[in-house]
Amino acid sequence: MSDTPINLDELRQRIDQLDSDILNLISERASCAQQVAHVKLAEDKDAVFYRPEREAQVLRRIMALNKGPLDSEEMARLFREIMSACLALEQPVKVAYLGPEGTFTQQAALKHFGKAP
Ligand SMILES: C=C(O[C@@H]1C=C(C(=O)O)C=C[C@H]1O)C(=O)O
Repeated sequence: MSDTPINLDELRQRIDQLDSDILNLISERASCAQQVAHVKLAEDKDAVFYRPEREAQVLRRIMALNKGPLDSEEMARLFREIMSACLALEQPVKVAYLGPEGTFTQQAALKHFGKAP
């Protein structure tokens, strides 16, 4: 145990401040992704927005940078959702899967592409 007394209110204030920072940073990242979409369209009117090799690179980097306490798989899962939401801003994504809802193929698709609409 640490010698410093833990003050619940102070910790929650710190969490609120961090949440505000995370919110602003995710919004800034999303704006960047929108700009990426404009650049892609300016370069090619049939631009491909979904770039799996780039997403894999982003996730590998995040996992390498991660120092915990969340493990790298968990951190990658969070970033996959952020990228999924950013990609959805560039262009709505349609993902097909086999079978009714709840199948392993649907779970695999959600794990790979994230849950953004
Ligand atoms: C932002 C881009 O577009 C998409 C979104 C990505 C992201 O949010 O990091 C990465 C690759 C693309 O699927 C990009 O190509 O860099």
